[in-house]
Parts: sequence; structure tokens; C-alpha cells
Amino acid sequence: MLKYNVGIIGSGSAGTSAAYGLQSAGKSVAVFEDYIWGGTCANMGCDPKKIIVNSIDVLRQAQLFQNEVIGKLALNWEAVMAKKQKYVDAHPIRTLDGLEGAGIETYHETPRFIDATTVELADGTQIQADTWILATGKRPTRPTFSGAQLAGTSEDFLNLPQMPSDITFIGGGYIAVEFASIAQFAGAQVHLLQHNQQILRNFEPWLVDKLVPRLTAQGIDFQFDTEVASLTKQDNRILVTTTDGRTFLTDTVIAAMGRHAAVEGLDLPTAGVEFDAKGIKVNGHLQSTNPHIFAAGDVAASGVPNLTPVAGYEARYLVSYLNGLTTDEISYPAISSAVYGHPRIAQVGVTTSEAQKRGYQVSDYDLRSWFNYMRLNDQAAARIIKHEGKIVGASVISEQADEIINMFVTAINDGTTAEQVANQIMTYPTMESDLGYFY
Ligand SMILES: Cc1cc2nc3c(=O)[nH]c(=O)nc-3n(C[C@H](O)[C@H](O)[C@H](O)COP(=O)(O)OP(=O)(O)OC[C@H]3O[C@@H](n4cnc5c(N)ncnc54)[C@H](O)[C@@H]3O)c2cc1C
Ligand SMILES: NC(=O)c1ccc[n+]([C@@H]2O[C@H](COP(=O)([O-])OP(=O)(O)OC[C@H]3O[C@@H](n4cnc5c(N)ncnc54)[C@H](O)[C@@H]3O)[C@@H](O)[C@H]2O)c1
Repeated sequence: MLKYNVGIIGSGSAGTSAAYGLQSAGKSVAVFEDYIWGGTCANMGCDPKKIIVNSIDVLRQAQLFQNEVIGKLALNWEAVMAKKQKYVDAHPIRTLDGLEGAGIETYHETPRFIDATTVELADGTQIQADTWILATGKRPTRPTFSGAQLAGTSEDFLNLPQMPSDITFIGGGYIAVEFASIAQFAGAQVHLLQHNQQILRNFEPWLVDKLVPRLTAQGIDFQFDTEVASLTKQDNRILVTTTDGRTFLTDTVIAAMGRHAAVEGLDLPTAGVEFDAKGIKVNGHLQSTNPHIFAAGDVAASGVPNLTPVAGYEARYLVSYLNGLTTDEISYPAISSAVYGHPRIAQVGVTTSEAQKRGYQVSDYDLRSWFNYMRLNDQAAARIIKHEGKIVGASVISEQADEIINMFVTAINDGTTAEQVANQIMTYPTMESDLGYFY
């Protein structure tokens, strides 16, 4: 039987980060991946999406500067996809070369647990590890209505060879809103069907209330309280029928109704690991119900958002814990998050409703007249939550919200005071040079 100190299942942000940290501390490490080396973010998530978003940003800038920059720009979707694909094609090779070059063993398959510490591969090989880390992430939740197989996933969207004339997204989370914005700028008529009234449920309502009318004005057709009953092929198009009897034809349907824990094929019950659709049950040390098995990243039901930097943070915690450098339970800093639409929204730290319960100060800023937003024709706004002279929460709508929010991340996590900001000499005129005005 093959033996390792640590077996890691999944080669995404969590799995690779844990593998390097444990291997460099002298442990023998094996990584198992059953799909594309490098995981979701780099191959079919954040990175390819942001390459496409950045090309759309050029069109968006031209739209914002329409009286100052003359001439009409159009997106060359094929060229954008070729640029994206060049990055994506190189990533799995880079991942595999990196792991193997560091002396980490790699296996391209799903291992199946046969007891608390041993897995079996398809050819019958048995592998035992003192410690296992489950870093298998999440996979798109498939709808169950009639004709659901006609709906694509986020991965299918990121591989569209051409942008269809008419596209429909089912769901109103991060993926649906970001991809709706991309498709709309790429020239498609876009429909977004949300089964209730609330899209982007994890974001500040004031941000969503500002975002939806802007995206609607750009041409996105939001249909709230709309549940799909069936999809039917009709010539080369898809007939969407809703549960209240409405019908319409569209070219492509993408289901973006959330993601569920990727645990299929691992036979976790045999290893005594408890889980549900939200993920693997873990304690404060990210340890599952089997003391030899830990979980990190999206697949761990650790109660924090499923984001790439969070997956890396949890992996780094496990490296410290398993290397004996800490016995503390994991604690998280303020976690920021952005929706990469046009405009973007982003937030971090204490929210408005928490602030109201705790009696914290809530300050709203209309940034349209601030020089650094005026020069960019950016219809920006921010809400800052303050307590005892420090910033504890921030939410922003702006063309640059994803970048702007990071200065608040640092201010919140470092507990920066107004005096400390005043003692910095930042380049001017930049967004960061305005930080002091938010205190
Ligand atoms: C379209 C999209 C856009 C996103 N955009 C952003 C963004 O802008 N910013 C952000 O912070 N986050 C974003 N995310 C979320 C981010 O991708 C995830 O939070 C991150 O990838 C989680 O990393 P992970 O290592 O936990 O899982 P993953 O990266 O999903 O890696 C898990 C790996 O395990 C493999 N695996 C699964 N089951 C098995 C098995 N049985 N055996 C072997 N291998 C297995 C999978 O194939 C995968 O490679 C996005 C996600 C999507 C889908
Ligand atoms: N910018 C980012 O950081 C980013 C971008 C994309 C994805 N992600 C990550 O990926 C995860 C998955 O994204 P997602 O958008 O699929 O999920 P999500 O959980 O963000 O949103 C799912 C949406 O689908 C809706 N929905 C659920 N069932 C439905 C039904 N039957 N009919 C219609 N709508 C339905 C929900 O109400 C919700 O609006 C996110 O939660 C996030 O962790 C992050």
C-alpha cells in the first residue's frame, strides 16, 4: 500500500496552497484531481471571467465618455475568447508542473474512501495517509424542471464560441448578474429570471437597489418572481415556459442557481465524514467528523463566503495547524467581495443592518462630485460604517468598486485611524488619496 503524510483531494486554490505549504514543511504529499488541474477560479471562474470583463470595460469606458471620445467601438468576442483561452490552456500545465516540480505526487482521478484513512483508486491501488484534506470545491446545481438539460452552466457560458442574439439566465446571484452584464455589452438581448424578489441576497440592499435600475437602463430584462416550469427545443431556439404560464423564445439558457458541495464518488460515509449540499461539516479547526480528515475552501461548510481568497486563507490556516504552528481555532478577517458588473458593487465588514443593531454610525457619500469620480464620469456612491473613530464596514457602487473596496479592507483589518491616514502621502489624484475624507 502507498503511504503519505497528507493526501489532498482537489487541486484548486485551497488544495494547491495546502499542498505547497505542507510539502515545504517536509511532509510527503499527494494531490488528487479528477477534472482540470488548477480548479475553478483559474479554469472556469474568476480569472477567465475577469479577462472577458476587462475587454467589456473598454466598451464601458467609451460609453461613459461618449461626448468626449467620438466613434463607436464593438467587441470582437472571438478575439476576447482566444485571449481567455490562451490563459486557460496554460494553467493546468502550470499547476501540474508546479506541483510535480516541488516533489508533490499527483493522481488524475477520484479516490474512494474504503476506511477512515485509506482510499482506493479505479485500478485497485490503495493509498493511506495520516491526514486527508478535502478541497473538492463546489459544482453548479442543475435545475430539475422538464428540459433542464437544455440549460448550460457558467462553464458553458465562459466557452461560448459566439455570443447569441438572445440569452436567458436563471438565477440572480453573482454569476447571473456578472454574466448578464457581459452578455449585454457583447450585444445580446439579456433576460434574468429570479424566482423571488431578491437578487444578490448577500449584498447590501442599498447597493442592489441602485444597481438593478442601472442594468435595466442598459437593456437587461429582469423578471422577478419568475420560476421556470420547462424548456423545450423549438427549431434552433429554446422555448421557456414559466410556472405562471408565460412563454418566450431565447437562443441560450444558462442556469446559475447556486453551487453544491462536490462530494460525489468519494464515499465519505464510509470514512465517517458528515456533509450536506452546503458542504462538509467542520469544527473550528476545519476538522470533519473524522479526526483524520479536514476540509478547506468551497467544500467546507465553514460559514464564510465561497471565494478564492477565502479558500487560500483556510488552506494557510490548515498548513499552520497541521505543522503544529498554532492550536487556535481559525478566525477570519473582514472578507470583501465584489460583483463584476458595469458598474461594479463591492462590500466589506459590518453591514447596515448590523450597524443599526449595534448603534454604529452610518454615513452615505454621493461621490459623483468628488474630483476622482467626476473626472471618470463615474456615478459612484459609498456607505461607510464607523465606530469609535475607525471604519468597520464599507459598501461601494462604482466602475472601480472592486479596487476601491480594498483600501477599506486594509483600513478595517488594520484598525487604521484618521490620524494614521493623514500621515500617509499618497499619489494624487487617485481614489486612495481620498481615504481620509471617509473618516
Ligand atoms: C463563474 C465563477 C466565477 C467566480 N468568480 C469569482 C471571483 O471573481 N472572485 C472570487 O473570489 N471567487 C470567485 N468564484 C469562486 C471561486 O472560484 C471559488 O471560491 C474557488 O475556486 C474555491 O476554491 P477551492 O479550491 O475551494 O475549489 P475549486 O477551485 O473548485 O477546486 C476544487 C477542485 O477539486 C476537484 N475535485 C472535485 N471533486 C473531486 C474528486 N472527487 N476527486 C478529485 N478531484 C475533485 C475539482 O475538479 C476542482 O479542480 C467564482 C466561481 C465561479 C463558478
Ligand atoms: N465575484 C465573485 O466573487 C463571484 C462570482 C461568481 C461566483 N462566485 C461564487 O460562486 C457562487 C455561486 O454563484 P451563483 O451565482 O451560482 O450562486 P448564488 O448563490 O450567488 O446565487 C444563486 C441565485 O439563484 C437563485 N435561485 C435559486 N434557485 C432558483 C430557482 N429555482 N429559480 C430561479 N432562481 C433561483 C437564488 O435566489 C440566487 O439569486 C457564489 O455564491 C460565490 O460564492 C463569486
